Amino acid sequence: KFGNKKLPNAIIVGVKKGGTRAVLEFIRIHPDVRAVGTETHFFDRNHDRGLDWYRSLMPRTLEGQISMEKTPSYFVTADAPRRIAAMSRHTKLIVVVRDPVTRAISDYTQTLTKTPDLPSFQELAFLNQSQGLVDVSWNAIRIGLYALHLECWLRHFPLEQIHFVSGERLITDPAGELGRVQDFLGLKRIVTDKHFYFNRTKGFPCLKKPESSVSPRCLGKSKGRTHVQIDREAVEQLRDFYRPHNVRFYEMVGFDFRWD
Ligand SMILES: Nc1ncnc2c1ncn2[C@@H]1O[C@H](COP(=O)(O)OS(=O)(=O)O)[C@@H](OP(=O)(O)O)[C@H]1O
Repeated sequence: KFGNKKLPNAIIVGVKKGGTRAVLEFIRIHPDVRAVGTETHFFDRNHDRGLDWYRSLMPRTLEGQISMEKTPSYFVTADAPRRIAAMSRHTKLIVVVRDPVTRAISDYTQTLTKTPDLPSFQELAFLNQSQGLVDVSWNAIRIGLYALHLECWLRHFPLEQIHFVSGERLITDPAGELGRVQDFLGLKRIVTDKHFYFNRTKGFPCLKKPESSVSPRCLGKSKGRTHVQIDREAVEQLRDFYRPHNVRFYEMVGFDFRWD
């Protein structure tokens, strides 16, 4: 076999339901990128297994190729920033962010497919809905507090080493978002609009042809689910709840994601 296994140069660290699979599958068609297909969960659940175990999961790379993995739970794991910095403080980090309200509903919709007898979204999201009191301890809500989590990362990494992908623009303009990801990774812009087409049946952008045997044309059924309908009142209350957090996040990263 050609090439060596090396620790990742770049990691997609989050966020859950942000569009992390799409970014990994799209960037890995680049000839200078090799990626792990599965989520390794090394910096949260499997850290005890050690760096040699982690390295063994990596794809073989030739000189000049970068290796990547994605595990969306890292973004909300308190120990992950320190652990990744201890591996290499030069690791490039990618965070795919999405409107936290839509993200929470997407997250809940996914949990519901695994556990159908779940309380309603509103029961879980609010401690007291008439008072608009949100339960920040519920994971689907907590994950969307991006500014809070980013603070932990900024204690270990400079902002320039973290690239934020808009989960919304990833759907409306995948080539544009992938262009910026390639710039951030120091790669030639090889993945372009020529690689994508909008699949009307799927309702999402897909790859025109399988560039490699591992990449599907469209992402699987678990990507792009029909969301559970949540009443407008609850959605508005959650928008009000997240607004100040979102504004703080925009200020931290210097970009307005327009989740209003
Ligand atoms: N091209 C394309 N095809 C399909 N799906 C796309 C695409 N681009 C972004 N998305 C959005 O990705 C959402 C799933 O995000 P993740 O892959 O990060 O989910 S996970 O955390 O790994 O489970 C998924 O969320 P849901 O729509 O809620 O299912 C999609 O909206």
